Amino acid sequence: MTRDNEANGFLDELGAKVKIARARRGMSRKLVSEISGVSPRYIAQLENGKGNISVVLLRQISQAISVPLETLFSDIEPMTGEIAQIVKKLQTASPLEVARVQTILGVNSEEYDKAERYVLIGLRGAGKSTLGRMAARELNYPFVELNAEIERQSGMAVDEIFALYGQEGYRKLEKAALDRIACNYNQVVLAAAGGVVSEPETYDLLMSKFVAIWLRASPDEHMNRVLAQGDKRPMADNPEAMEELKEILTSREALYARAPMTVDTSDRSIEESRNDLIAAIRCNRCAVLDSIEEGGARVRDACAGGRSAAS
Ligand SMILES: Nc1ncnc2c1ncn2[C@@H]1O[C@H](COP(=O)(O)OP(=O)(O)O)[C@@H](O)[C@H]1O
Ligand SMILES: O=C(O)C1=C[C@@H](OP(=O)(O)O)[C@@H](O)[C@H](O)C1
Ligand SMILES: [Mg+2]
Repeated sequence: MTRDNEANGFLDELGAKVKIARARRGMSRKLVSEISGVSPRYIAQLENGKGNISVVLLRQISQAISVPLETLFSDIEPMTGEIAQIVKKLQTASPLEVARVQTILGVNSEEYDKAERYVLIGLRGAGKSTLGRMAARELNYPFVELNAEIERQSGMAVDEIFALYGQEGYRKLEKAALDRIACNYNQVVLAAAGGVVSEPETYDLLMSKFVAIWLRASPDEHMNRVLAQGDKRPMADNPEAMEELKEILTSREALYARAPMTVDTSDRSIEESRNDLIAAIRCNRCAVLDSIEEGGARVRDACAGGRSAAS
């Protein structure tokens, strides 16, 4: 095909798209001309593949017929008013709203797929292991400890992995373990390790395959809970331990805050936090799984005032 032929073919297609879109909107050339300020004669030329229209004039026409300019150049059918409006809305919709539309249209949705895979994140002593196990039992989901999975797969204890392969080696195994758990479980409550947020690729993977819940607590509570567990390491010969813990919490706060859900365990008993976590999971599950019906929105609204928050 020569360059001229190619150009003519392109103009023919462009003209046909404009013509179809205008017809679908039930607009005459005269009306489009009045709204766009482009003469009817020029619009006719364009529609017949004759006029090599300027970008600015084409934009005026696309606005007049409510068709996004870019769809006039793509292989997909030009979007008419209603579809264009829906697409525009979708571009600023929340993940839940997108999931709802995907469900209605029968398109696979990441949000829907992961609605029953929960991962608990937060600093040491947040309650990932304790509350995770309790919530999983109540919800009848399997409970998985990420570190246990890493140890099982590698045949080594976490301490050994750190000693032999360092932080980097551990992070690689951590990412692989996350991937495996996502593949193997449709339903799960997973307790991650505190530092899972530090490797961007791993954290992105976590976010895409699981619903993350940040278990929050104050620095004092983190420290006191870890000490109460009999772990003296944080304080051993280190008067700056508390300052360090605060620093880690501050530096990770923005990362943990990426989690779509938060359960604040500050000033709560274990029993209360357990119930908060279970309620948060139930709430999210209903909202996503019932997303086709209005029920999803109702459940979400009902949850909004609680101690746990889906942001
Ligand atoms: N409201 C609460 N929520 C969670 N854990 C609590 C709470 N209050 C006290 N704890 C205690 O804090 C500790 C949390 O430790 P753990 O579950 O091992 O945390 P992580 O796995 O996040 O490091 C447990 O010993 C638990 O009994
Ligand atoms: O991410 C990390 O670097 C680690 C955090 C700790 O997790 P917890 O927060 O569960 O104690 C522990 O598993 C291990 O030392 C590795
Ligand atoms: Mg733990």
